[in-house]
Amino acid sequence: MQNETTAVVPAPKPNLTWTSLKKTFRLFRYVKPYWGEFALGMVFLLISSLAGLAFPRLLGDLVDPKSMGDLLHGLNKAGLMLVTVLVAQAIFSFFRTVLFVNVSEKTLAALRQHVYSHMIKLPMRFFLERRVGELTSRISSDITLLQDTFTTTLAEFIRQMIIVIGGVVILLITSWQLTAFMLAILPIMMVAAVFFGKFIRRFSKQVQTQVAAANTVVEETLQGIINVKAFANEQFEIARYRQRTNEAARIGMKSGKFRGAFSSFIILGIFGALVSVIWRGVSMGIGTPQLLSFILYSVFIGGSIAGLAEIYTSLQKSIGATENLMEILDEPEEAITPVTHIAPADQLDGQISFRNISFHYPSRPDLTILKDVSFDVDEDQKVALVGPSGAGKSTIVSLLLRLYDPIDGRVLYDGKPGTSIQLSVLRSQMAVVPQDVFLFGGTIRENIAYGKPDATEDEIEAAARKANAWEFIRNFPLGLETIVGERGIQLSGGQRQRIAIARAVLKNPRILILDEATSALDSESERLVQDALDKLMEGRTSIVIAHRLSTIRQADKIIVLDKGQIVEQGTHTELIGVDGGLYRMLSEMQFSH
Ligand SMILES: Nc1ncnc2c1ncn2[C@@H]1O[C@H](COP(=O)(O)OP(=O)(O)OP(=O)(O)O)[C@@H](O)[C@H]1O
Repeated sequence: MQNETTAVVPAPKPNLTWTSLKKTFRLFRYVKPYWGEFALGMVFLLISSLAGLAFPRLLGDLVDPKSMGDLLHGLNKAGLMLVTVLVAQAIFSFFRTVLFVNVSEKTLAALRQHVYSHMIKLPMRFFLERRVGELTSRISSDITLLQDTFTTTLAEFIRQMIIVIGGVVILLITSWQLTAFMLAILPIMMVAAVFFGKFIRRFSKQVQTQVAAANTVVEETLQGIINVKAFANEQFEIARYRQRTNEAARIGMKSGKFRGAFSSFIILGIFGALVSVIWRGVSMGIGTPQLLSFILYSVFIGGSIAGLAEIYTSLQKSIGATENLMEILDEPEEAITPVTHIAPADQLDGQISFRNISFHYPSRPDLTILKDVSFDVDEDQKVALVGPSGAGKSTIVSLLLRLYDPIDGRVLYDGKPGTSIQLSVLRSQMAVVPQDVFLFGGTIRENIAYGKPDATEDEIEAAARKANAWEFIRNFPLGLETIVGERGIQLSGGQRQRIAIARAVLKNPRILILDEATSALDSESERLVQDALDKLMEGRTSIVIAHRLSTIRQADKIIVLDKGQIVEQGTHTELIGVDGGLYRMLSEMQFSH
C-alpha cells in the first residue's frame, strides 16, 4: 500500500499562459539578493555560448588552412585559435556553473524556508483540505524541480537560443540558399525524433508496470503459499501469472516495433537530411571546408532545436510547480507570533465559557457537529466531557484551542471573547495531553523540552519526576539522551503518555486538556499515569475527555454530550441518580463488563 506521507504527487503540466508566467516571475523576488552573482553568471554564459558558436567555423579553418595564407602557419594559427576557444569556453563554463549553482542553492533554500514557515502557520482548515503527501511533495519535489530549472534549464535555454539564432545568422551569411534548404528539413526531423523518443519511453513504463504486477503475484503467492495450497489454487495463480507476463510481453513487442521504426527513422530521416544537405551544397559548388562547418553548424542548430523542445516541457513543469507553491503562499496565515513574555493583562485565570456554540467542519458544511452548546468552567475546576463516540468531545477541545472558529456563538476566556486575545498568547497558556502521543524522532530530553524549549536540565528532570517518568528514563543506559521514535527505541503506551505529561508539566499551562487513552494500560502503568495526571491537574483548569468513567468521579462537573448537544450536566452523584439518563446508562454499560 502506498504510504500517504511519502507519496509523491506530480505537479500538473499547465500551458504557458501570461498569468502563469507572471506567477513564475514572482520567484525572481527570491533571486534578488543574489542578483550580482546571477548577472555575472549570465555574462559568462553568453561568452561561453558565443565561444561555442565559433567552434564549427574554426574547425572549417583547420581543415582549410589555405584560407589563412601560408599552409603551415595557417594550420598552426587555426589550431591555436581552436585551443584558445576551447580553454576559454571551459573556464567560462566552470564559473558559469558555479555561479548558477550558488545562486539557485541560496534562492531555493530561502524559498523552502519561506514556504515551510508559511505552511506551518496556516489554519487547520487548510490541512483538512489537503493530503500530507501532497504538501510534502510541494515542498520537496516541486522545489527540486525549480532547482533544476535555475541551475540548468534556464542556462540551457539561453545557450540553445544563442546557438540557434547565432548559427542561423552565420549560415545565412555563408549561403542563404543552402540554409533555407537545411532549415526546411533538419529541425523538423530533430523535433520529430524527440517526440518519437518520448512516445517510446511511455511504452517502457507500461512494460515496467506490467512486470511489477507479475512480480506482485509471485511475491504474494510465495509469502502466502500456505493459503494457495490450502485453497488448492495453484492453477488459478498460474493463470494469473501467465496473464500478466503475457501482457508485459505483448506491450514489449509492440514497443519493439516502434523502436525498430525509430532506428529506421534516425537513419533515414536525420542522416538522410544531412546527406541531402551535403549533396545540395556540393552541387551548389560550396568548398569542402565551408561545407564541413556548414554541416557542423546545422547539427548544432538541429540539436539545439531538439533541446529546446525538451526545455519547453521542463519549463512547463517548473511553471506548474511555481503555481502550486504560489497558491500555498497566497493562503492567509493564522496570526502566529513568537511569545516570549505574556503581559499580566493577557494572563488567563482559567475561566472558560462556551456560549451557544454551533459548529461544522469547513470541509463538511452540510454536517452540523455541535448544536447550541453552552457550558461554563470555573477557574481551577476539573470538568469531564463524556458521551458516545462521535458526540463532539474532541471538536469542543479543538474550538477551545481555537483550531477552528465556531460558526455561531462565542468562546469566552475569563469573560473575554477568544478573538480578542492574541492566538499565540492564548495557546501558549494551554497544554494538551493527547490520546495518541506524538513523539518526535529525537531524544527523550528533546521530546520533553517540546513543552518549553529553553528548559534547564533541572526543570526537565523535575518534570519527568512529576510525570512518574523519571524512573523508567533513568533505567535506560542513555537516560534522557535515549533516542525515541522511528529509529530509536519504542516506548510503551504508558511511557509515551508520561512523556506527554512531563511536556505539559514543563509548559505549566493555565488550562490543561486531557484526552484519555482509550486503549487499556496494564494496571501498574495505569496507576502511574493516573497519579501523574492527578498531580498535573492540581491548581489549574482541566478539561478531560473521559472514556473510562471510573477516572472522573471526582470531577467538579461532568458534561454529557450526544450527537453534538449537551444532554446532561452535573457531578457524578447527581448524574448517576438521573433515571434513564445517558450518563447512568454509559456507566452501567462500563461497569457491567
Ligand atoms: N476534521 C473533520 N472534518 C470533518 N468532520 C469531522 C472532523 N473531525 C471530526 N469530524 C466529525 O465530527 C463528529 C464529532 O467528532 P469528534 O471527534 O468531536 O467526536 P468525539 O466525541 O471526540 O468522538 P471519539 O470519542 O470517538 O473521539 C464526528 O461525526 C466526526 O466524523
